Amino acid sequence: MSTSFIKVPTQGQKIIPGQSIPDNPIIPFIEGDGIGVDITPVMQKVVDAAIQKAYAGKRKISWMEVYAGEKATRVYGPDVWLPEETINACKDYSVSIKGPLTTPVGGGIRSLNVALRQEMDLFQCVRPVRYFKGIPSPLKDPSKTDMVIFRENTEDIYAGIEWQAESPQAKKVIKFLQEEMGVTKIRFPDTSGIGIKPISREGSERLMRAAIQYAIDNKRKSVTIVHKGNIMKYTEGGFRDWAYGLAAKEFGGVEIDDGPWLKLPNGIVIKDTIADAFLQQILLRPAEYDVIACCNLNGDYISDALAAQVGGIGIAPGANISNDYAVFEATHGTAPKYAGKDYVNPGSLILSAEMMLRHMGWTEAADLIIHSMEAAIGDKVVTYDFARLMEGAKEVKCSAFGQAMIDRM
Ligand SMILES: NC(=O)C1=CN([C@@H]2O[C@H](COP(=O)(O)OP(=O)(O)OC[C@H]3O[C@@H](n4cnc5c(N)ncnc54)[C@H](OP(=O)(O)O)[C@@H]3O)[C@@H](O)[C@H]2O)C=CC1
Ligand SMILES: O=C(O)CCC(=O)C(=O)O
Ligand SMILES: [Mg+2]
Repeated sequence: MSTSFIKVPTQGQKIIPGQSIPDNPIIPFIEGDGIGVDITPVMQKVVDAAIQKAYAGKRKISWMEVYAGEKATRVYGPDVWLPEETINACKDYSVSIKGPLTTPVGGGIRSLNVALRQEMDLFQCVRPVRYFKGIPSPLKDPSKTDMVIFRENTEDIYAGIEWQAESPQAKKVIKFLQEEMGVTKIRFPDTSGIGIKPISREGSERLMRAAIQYAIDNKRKSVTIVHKGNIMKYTEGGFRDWAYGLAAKEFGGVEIDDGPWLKLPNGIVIKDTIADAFLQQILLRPAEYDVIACCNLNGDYISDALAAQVGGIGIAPGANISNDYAVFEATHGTAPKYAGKDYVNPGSLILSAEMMLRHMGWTEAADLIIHSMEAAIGDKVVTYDFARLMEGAKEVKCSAFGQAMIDRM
């Protein structure tokens, strides 16, 4: 029999998909590695204050800690990085939030973040990128950057199907490719590591469906499919073709001029851009881009690049969403050099929680979070990341930034 380390709060109810949200939901949270210990409690304090202010005690979150990453190894034992009961709790309680988790480079464990997304089939990674007035940015007019990234979250080279150079598995795959598939283009077969990039029609279509539906629901102007389909024709090129096909088939898109761009009956334009060109266009002509649909790896790069345009990954929120579950998390990682110093910007995780509140329909509390963040930044009360680029800023610690928000609710 496996041991449970999760303490279920004595008060509160489960959120059940398809049913109305209880006034006292139990929300599982993963503290996270590195700066997780700094930003997660600040996020909780700000969220609790916003809910108290908005609903005067009628609504309240009961937080339930679940474990992953280094903390899980301390609680469950040395090799348990992502306990089954954590995944089960995130499924069972439907809506959860997590701090960042470390993935070592090269060897060691595979990404726990990716594992959680795959295990829960959280196929949409939704990352809104918007500008808050007053934040320092490398752009002349950062307010023109207003995009929502829909990144496919379960496929691609990111799925982690790969073999180490010179391993028996890599040798076997290379032999198969050379002898049975007629591949002659592996430049150094004796010393190549090998990775596999699966991109499917189903995976591409469900991501594009979610992106278009979001554009419709939020009255956005366009959905841009970003891909490298000129080079990776059957994976990223497939993604592009299936995405266009879905827009035509399910949303009534018709070709503009001779295509391939489409227009939906409500005027939303479906277009595509090759990924390298996209990365310069977002700097030079950001106003031309709105909702972005992309594969997993490109979405990872695009997320941090776009975040930089509006002030950096200290203020870049996100959500991982399936048909039944949602796990909210910041775009950034564990920033290990700052861990435990009460130093970094908690804004990304707070804004991820704001997305969570909106997802739950608790819009008044979500609005309070946005307004109090705008007010704190407007007063130039900011963490180091903004303070180092702002004139006349009052630099505060991570927890003090949370308090500055609460003071302005
Ligand atoms: N979803 C997840 O859990 C993710 C996990 N990771 C993991 O995190 C680990 C570290 O990755 P790394 O590449 O260093 O990327 P990080 O995102 O952790 O940090 C990179 C830099 O971004 C800035 N930054 C990050 N978070 C904040 C914040 N809250 N406030 C202000 N600035 C911030 C810092 O910049 P500066 O140095 O200029 O101050 C930091 O050095 C890796 O193991 C990686 O796999 C990475 C991304 C996502
Ligand atoms: O899983 C990781 O460690 C990194 C993930 C990441 O960078 C992301 O999802 O943006
Ligand atoms: Mg990333």
